[in-house]
Amino acid sequence: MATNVMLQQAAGTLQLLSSCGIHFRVGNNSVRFPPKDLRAKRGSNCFGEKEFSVIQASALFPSNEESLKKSNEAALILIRHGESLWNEKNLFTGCVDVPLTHKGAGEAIEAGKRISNIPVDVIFTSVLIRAQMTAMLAMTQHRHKKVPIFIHDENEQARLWSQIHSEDAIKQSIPVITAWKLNERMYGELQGLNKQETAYRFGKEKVHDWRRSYDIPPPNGESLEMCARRAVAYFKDEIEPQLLSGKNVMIAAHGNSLRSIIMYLDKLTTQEVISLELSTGIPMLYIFKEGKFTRRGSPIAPTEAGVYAYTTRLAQYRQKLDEMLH
Ligand SMILES: O=C(O)[C@@H](CO)OP(=O)(O)O
Repeated sequence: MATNVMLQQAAGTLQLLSSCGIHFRVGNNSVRFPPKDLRAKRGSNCFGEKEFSVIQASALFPSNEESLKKSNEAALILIRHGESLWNEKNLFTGCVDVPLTHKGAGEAIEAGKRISNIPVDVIFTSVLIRAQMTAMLAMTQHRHKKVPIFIHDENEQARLWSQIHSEDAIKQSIPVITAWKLNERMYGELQGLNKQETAYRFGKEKVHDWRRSYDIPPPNGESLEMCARRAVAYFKDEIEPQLLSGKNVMIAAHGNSLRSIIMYLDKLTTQEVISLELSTGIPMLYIFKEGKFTRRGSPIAPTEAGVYAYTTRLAQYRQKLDEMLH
């Protein structure tokens, strides 16, 4: 039966099936997008009222979790977004959705070059455009040329209308999952204020405490501790299971959500994390193996041989890319 006729006949049941995260058929093939391990769940966003969706990776948690923990290894890339227009103007940005500058776009492209031989199976970004631009610009440099595709599961129609009906196209794509929990810390009443002027107005020390203490929030905003609570919870619930199942992950996020995640990965104390500064647009590589994270620093260039010696899977991937492209 022709695929389109079959799909028309199936239209009545399609909505129900896809809402349950159940696959449907194209020709003789069974197709699902988002993939099984990336099903949606709902909640409320950081602004309180609007509904949002995050991806329930924990549905994937296999029963033989312990053995997977031992056998699987995966790469984890963290990238703070490139310079934004408000970084350039030295304004507190927080959850204000500001795009990259020309320089920031260049930083993202450079970051992409540095990781262009490292496998990426799933991308997580915040809901803010500067992180999303960074991830997408970086991926333009990836040698595999898979297509990053944003998952839209904010409602049933979005889910249905963004279905992909080709197994091949799905195979050649990388799901991009957006989550407000990866957003920059919410800077409250400082958002939009100039950092220098704020220091003059309220005193250098107070502003330093707002910016770099662990548990002192800026007026009506989030402390690093509050930001860490939601960012690390998201990492543990949604990202770690992906790594555990052997998926290579890229996270494009923000100074403070990434400092929070690094605090968790590197087991930093609250004292250590407050002095951690992340540059814009620099990719950082971790290897997840036997349930542990090992920081491998920032690859300097795609040709840096040492990077591919970290795990056999990385070396094999690199070799496969070379064979494929030569
Ligand atoms: O303004 C912000 O949102 C952040 C990051 O740019 O500033 P800070 O350096 O104080 O963490």
